[in-house]
Amino acid sequence: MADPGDEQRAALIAAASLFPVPDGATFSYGTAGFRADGSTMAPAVCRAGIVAALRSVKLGGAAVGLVITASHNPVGDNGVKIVDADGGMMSQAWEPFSDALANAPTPDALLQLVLQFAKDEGITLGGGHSAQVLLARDTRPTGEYLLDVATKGISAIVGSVALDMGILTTPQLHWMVRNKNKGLKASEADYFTQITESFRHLLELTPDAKGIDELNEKLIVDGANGIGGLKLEQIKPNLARLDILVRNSGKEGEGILNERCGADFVQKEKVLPLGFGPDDVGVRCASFDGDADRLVYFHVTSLSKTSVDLVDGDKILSLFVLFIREQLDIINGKDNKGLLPTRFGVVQTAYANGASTEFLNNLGLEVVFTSTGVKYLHKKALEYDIGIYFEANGHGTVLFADEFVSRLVSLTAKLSEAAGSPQHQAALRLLATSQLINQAVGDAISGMLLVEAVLQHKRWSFQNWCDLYTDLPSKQLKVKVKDRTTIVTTDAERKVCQPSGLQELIDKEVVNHSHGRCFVRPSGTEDVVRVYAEASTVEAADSLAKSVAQHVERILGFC
Ligand SMILES: CC(=O)N[C@H]1[C@@H](OP(=O)(O)O)O[C@H](CO)[C@@H](O)[C@@H]1O
Ligand SMILES: [Mg+2]
Repeated sequence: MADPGDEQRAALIAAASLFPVPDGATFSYGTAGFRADGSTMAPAVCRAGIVAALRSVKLGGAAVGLVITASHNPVGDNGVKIVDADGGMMSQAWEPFSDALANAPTPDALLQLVLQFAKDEGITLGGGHSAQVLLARDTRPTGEYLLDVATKGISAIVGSVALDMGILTTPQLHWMVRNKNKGLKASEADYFTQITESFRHLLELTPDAKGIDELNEKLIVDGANGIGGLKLEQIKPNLARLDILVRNSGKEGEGILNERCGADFVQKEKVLPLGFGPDDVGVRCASFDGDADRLVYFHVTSLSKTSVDLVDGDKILSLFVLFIREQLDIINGKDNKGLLPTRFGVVQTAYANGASTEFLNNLGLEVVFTSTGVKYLHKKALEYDIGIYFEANGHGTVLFADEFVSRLVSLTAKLSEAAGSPQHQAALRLLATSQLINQAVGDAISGMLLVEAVLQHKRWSFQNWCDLYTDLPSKQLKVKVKDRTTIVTTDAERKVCQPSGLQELIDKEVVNHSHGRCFVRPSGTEDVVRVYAEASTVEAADSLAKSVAQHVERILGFC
């Protein structure tokens, strides 16, 4: 192997020595990077910095991102995630190496791993290359320290440059990396300009721009006491026809990050976040998670003090599907044979409520399923001209293929001869949508603006949206077992293949429940097995989940 030189060897040994891996620690680059208690994260973060820099070298010096966040997890946790040069999640092919590096027991073991990997991947080390890593963090107290640790990891690859982009939402960093590598404007100000301008443009294209009543303009946003609320406060003055009030805004003293608030809490518990109450009955409310890559909507119901009418990722997806389909139908006619034939794909996971999948199927759309985790959904959605994906928890986006956008731009130019025609307007709406919705990853702020634009376009109340279909009652449970990895799944995680016999037990429980559906899988972010059950009543969903959880406990060993 080409010798990387003494300076490179020494730099790797020095970085690894600064943050030794404690005995017995096992980091795993799960569904969303490495996550753990923030105070224990330094070794994994430093090593993720090394991986990010190596990735940039491998990609010929293209910008790669590294974000310090633990999303919706408690404030004491933290995590690290690498953003690939296209703005998406790091290539899965690099995950085994990332795991091995994070767990390398000694500085020398780490050095050997890097040298071997560089050789296998054809990466030339030693400084004769360029590498750049854009860094960001959320508002967690351990963030600043861990960002510094990541910088040390990056610097351990000689010749690499670390650029601190500041405190950002996760999707902002993904957007910046993507734009930078495409040679587009990539600053935070550019991000804000793009989303506020395209939102304004979409509103101008609503069929009847007049007469939106006050209630429709009013929106209360639960910022999870994280970064999303702070950023939203910044752009609020530039958002026409929306009267936004941010609660749990992330401002000093308002509350604790993700504690009894935020999209994960609202979606899983189906109760009001802190700071919301009976005075909000009838007002449209939205909730972000701690790093603002998830979005759900809700209504405070008048019947109970705490429960909510929830609009989750599935219903956000359904709203976007209706809007995009409407524009495509205007341009192409129902047979999709018109001016812009379009392959439109919808991607969900097993957690999507069965009622949403049925709704989409009834629209004549084919729904494709992938494993849990944005990296899988995103990859699938990229296969279409317009690919839309959402996790039920509110993470998702709409992807427009570059080649499709080029066709759309040409068509729009052609149609401008008949400016104002329904087809021209529909093409402009699609173009503005592709500008508004984040093309790199799910983004609560831009997703929320698209929801707001579509509701205004359709002149829909929250209730109209809610009534698209009725969610089947569902229940999620977590089971702590000795070793969750003994569960192996197939068919986009909807069936268990190991341990043998477990799937048969699940099947037996399912047939005993009307509209029953149930699956189990090991979590990629927590040391638990997740059980999901759906049935025609709340009681049946609860009982199905409970029975299956008991089987899991018995077979895998409760701990
Ligand atoms: C049921 C559920 O909500 N799972 C979440 C959760 O993954 P698990 O692998 O289930 O722990 O965190 C992921 C990262 O945020 C997210 O992509 C996923 O949807
Ligand atoms: Mg998140």
